[in-house]
Amino acid sequence: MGSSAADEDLPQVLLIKNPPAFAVLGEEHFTSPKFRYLKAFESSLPLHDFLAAHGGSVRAILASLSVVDASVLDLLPEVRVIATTSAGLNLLDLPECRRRGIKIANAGDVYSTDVADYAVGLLIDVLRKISASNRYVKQGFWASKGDYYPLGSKLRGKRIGIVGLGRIGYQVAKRLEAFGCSIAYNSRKAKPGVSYPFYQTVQELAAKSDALVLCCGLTQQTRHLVNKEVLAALGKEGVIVNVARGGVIDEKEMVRCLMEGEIAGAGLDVFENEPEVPKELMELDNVVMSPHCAVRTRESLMEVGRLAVRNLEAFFSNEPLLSEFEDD
Ligand SMILES: O=CC(=O)O
Repeated sequence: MGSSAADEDLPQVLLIKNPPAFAVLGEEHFTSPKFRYLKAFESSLPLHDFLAAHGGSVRAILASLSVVDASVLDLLPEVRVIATTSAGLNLLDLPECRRRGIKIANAGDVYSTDVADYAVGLLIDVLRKISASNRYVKQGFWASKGDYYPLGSKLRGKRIGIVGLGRIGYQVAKRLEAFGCSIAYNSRKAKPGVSYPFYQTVQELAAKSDALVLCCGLTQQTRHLVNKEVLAALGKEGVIVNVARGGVIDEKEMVRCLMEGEIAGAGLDVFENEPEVPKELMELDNVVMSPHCAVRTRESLMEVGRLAVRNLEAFFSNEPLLSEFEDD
């Protein structure tokens, strides 16, 4: 698997998928003298068969949007750390990791500003119809049909409800404050030292918001948090932006609301069954979509890949992880 004889003694770090950072920027940026990679994705064997054959001495996983559950961990008895290049940890079975004493290091703060920029971009696009105008010009309609007539809606003065005021949510709030919006939020609990109004439920927040920006993790508690009642509370003029996980919204209900004009629009970077996207959304000019790429910039990929490597090096040197995820 591309390793020299001298490498053979190094501890093995499993790659289930090829991390985007490696695929885009080149694996050579992410090698280490302290460990070597075992690449499951290069094998033609199904993952579990591969792990049954090769997983016995693997000590760590470098995960990137891959499922790590009990059935995977059962085949990796020596694994004690997972360094993931994701901010969201919904694909890792956290209780199972805790039970087995497996530490987790995640992307920490690496993506926060990029995702926040992107969320603001989606919101402005939906409100001001940038993508729709772009299509209009590129399809040659300006000359044939005249000026683009549907009016957008002003960002300044909008009431923004942030769902999940963690690192990313906070960056979104700061940016939109600078645009002249007012901010309120819902989180598991009110954040000490934060002056934005806190709402106990997303439904109350939605009722007081012109746009909801979803920035929370996907957990059992947040699955379908944005449901029929929340969408009704957001109302006909309301906009949803989702840079969290598709499962945070009841997608079928959102599609119905968008088609029937029960909410005004949506900016969506994530979907419940991605890469599948509800086909009804393809036709809607008030919906802006992207393929789960809010986190990705050249810089963030480089930084997150290097962070994962440094976390693994810290682990193999018996030093504290740099971005250890503490499950509370
Ligand atoms: O959405 C991407 C991530 O969680 O890293």
